[in-house]
Amino acid sequence: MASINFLASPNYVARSIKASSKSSDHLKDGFPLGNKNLPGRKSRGDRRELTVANVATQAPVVSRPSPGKGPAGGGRDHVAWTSVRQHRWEGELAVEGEIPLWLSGIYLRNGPGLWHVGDYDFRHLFDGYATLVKLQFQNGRLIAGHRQIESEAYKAAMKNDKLCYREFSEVPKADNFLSYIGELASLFSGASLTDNANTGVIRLRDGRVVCLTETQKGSIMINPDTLETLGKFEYTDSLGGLIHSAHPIVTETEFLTLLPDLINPGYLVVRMEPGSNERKVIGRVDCRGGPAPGWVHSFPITEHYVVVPEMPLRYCARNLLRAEPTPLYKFEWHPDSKGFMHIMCKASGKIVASVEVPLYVTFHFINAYEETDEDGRVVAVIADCCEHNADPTILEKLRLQNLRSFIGRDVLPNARVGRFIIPLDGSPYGNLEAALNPDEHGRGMDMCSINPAFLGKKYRFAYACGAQRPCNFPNTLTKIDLVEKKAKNWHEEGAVPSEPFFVPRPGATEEDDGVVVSMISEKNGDGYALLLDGSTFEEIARAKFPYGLPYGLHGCWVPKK
Ligand SMILES: CC1=C(/C=C/C(C)=C/C=C/C(C)=C/C=C/C=C(C)/C=C/C=O)C(C)(C)CCC1
Ligand SMILES: [Fe+2]
Repeated sequence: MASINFLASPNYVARSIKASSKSSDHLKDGFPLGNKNLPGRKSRGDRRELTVANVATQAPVVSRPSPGKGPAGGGRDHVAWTSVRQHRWEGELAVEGEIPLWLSGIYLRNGPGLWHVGDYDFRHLFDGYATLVKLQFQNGRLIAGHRQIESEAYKAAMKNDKLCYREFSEVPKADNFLSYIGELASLFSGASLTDNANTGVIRLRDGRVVCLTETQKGSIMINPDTLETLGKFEYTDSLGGLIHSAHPIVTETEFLTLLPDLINPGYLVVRMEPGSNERKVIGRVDCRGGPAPGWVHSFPITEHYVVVPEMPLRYCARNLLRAEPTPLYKFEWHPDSKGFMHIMCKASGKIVASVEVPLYVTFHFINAYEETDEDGRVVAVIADCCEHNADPTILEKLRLQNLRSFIGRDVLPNARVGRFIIPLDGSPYGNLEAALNPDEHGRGMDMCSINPAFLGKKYRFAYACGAQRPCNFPNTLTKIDLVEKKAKNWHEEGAVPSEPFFVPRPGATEEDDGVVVSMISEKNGDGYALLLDGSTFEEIARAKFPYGLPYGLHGCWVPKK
C-alpha cells in the first residue's frame, strides 16, 4: 500500500513530519510503549506492543488473526475487538470505486481502540483508550490515519504500565488500605476519574474539535488534520459536577447539553455559545422517580424544546464506589421508579410537559420534532431512539469476552426504533411504540445518524446499525425509511461496521442526497472505509487500510476550510 502525502500544500508534508518527530519525543520520555516485560509478567504470544509508525512513510504492521481460529462472523480474534497496535499512522489509501468530488473535508471517528495496558486486559468495550481515526477526502482521493488521544489517563497508563484512573468499568488497584482511602477521597473530587475521551468527537461552530466521554474532564481538543491532542477543553463556568451527556447537541448557534445532578436527583439543561467555554443554565428538571437520575448518554431536541429523558436505568453512587464491576456497572435498573420524559422550553427554561412513559432503555436518541394540528399548534413532541426493549442486559453483552467469543449463536438482544409520543396537553402519560417493524432491520438497532439539516425537525430517513442474525453485535448498515416503514440493509459476512454517518451533498434538496461513511472491521483481520450512496444505499467506494481497524463509536464531519 502506497503511503505518500498527496496534498498539494508542502505545509501538509511539513506538518506530518513535525507531528511525527513530536511523537518520537514522547517515546524518548518512555511514553507510548506498551508492555515493558517486567519480571513476573506473563509473556503472551498475542500481546502486541503499541508503537509509533513513521507517519506517512511506513504502513503499520497488520494485525491479522490466525485463520481458522474463529467461526464465520467473528470469533476470539476479530480485529474489531483487538487493540490497535500503534500510537499513530497516516497514509493515502487506494480507492475502489469513486469518491464524489464534492466530498471535501475530514470524517473523524472516535472510539475505544486500545483495550490493554501492560499485561492487563480490560473487560468492557467502553474501557479502551481513545483511538481517533480520520478519513480526509479531497478531489476524489483519500488520506487516512489514526492516533491515540493523549489524555492524562492514557499517558499515565503508558508511563506506569498500569491503569491509573477509573475507567467505565475498571478501577485502579489500591496498593494498601491507606491508598484505598485516598482513592475514595479522590473519587469525590473527581481526581481519580478518567479523562479518556473515547466516546465521540464533535466540531463546535467556532471550528474547535473536541473529543468527549461522560466525564466532564474528558473533553479534549484535537487538531483534525494531524489528530494531535491540543489540550483540555476547560469549562470556565462554575457549574461543577463531574459528568455530562456524552452527546451534546451542536447547532449553528449553540451547544446544548445535560448535566446530571447525582446529589439532588435531576438534570441541568445548559447552553454554550460558539467561541465561548462558559455554559449557562437554561433550566433544571427534577427527577420524578428513583434514588438517582437516569443515565443520560444522549438526548434530543426539537426546534423549540429540549427533551430530557429520565430512564429507569439510573446512576448508582454505591456502584461508582465499588472496585469490581457489577452487571450494570455504575448503573442500576429500577423498574419500580418508572420512566419519564420531560420537555423543556429552550427560550424560557420552563417544563411544558413531564409524562410517565413505558419502561425503556436507550443510549442513543435519533431525532425529535414537534407535531402540529391543522391550525399549526404544537400538540406533541415525537422523539425517536434506538430502544433495547427495556432490557439493560445489552451492557453485559458489550463485555469484550462476550464480543470475542462468538460461536455462531444468536445472542444479540432485540432492539427497535422506539418512538415516544409526548403530548403537550397536560396528559400525565406518553406513549412508546416501534416506529417500524423491527424485523425490517433484524431486530438490531443502534449507532444512528440523520441528515443534520433535519435536526429537531420532521424527518424521514435515519441510518443505523441493524442485525443479520445470528450475531452477537449489530452487523449491518441500515437505512430506515420512517414514512414507508421499511429498511434497506448492507451486510458483509463476518464484518463489523461502525456507525453509518450521513454527509449531505452541498446544495442538496432531498433529505437522503449525500453519502454514508462507515468503517468496516473484517473477519479476516482487514479493515476498510466504505461509502454508500445515501439515497440508493448502494456502495460507491471503498478503500482498504493497511491494517485491521478496531471498532469505533461516533464520528463527525469537518468540512474543508
Ligand atoms: C468513566 C465514567 C463513566 C463513563 C461512561 C462512559 C464512557 C460511557 C460510554 C457509553 C457508551 C459509549 C455507550 C454506547 C452504547 C452503545 C450501545 C448500547 C450499542 C449497542 C449495540 O447494540 C461513568 C459511567 C459516567 C461514571 C463515571 C466514570
Ligand atoms: Fe454514544
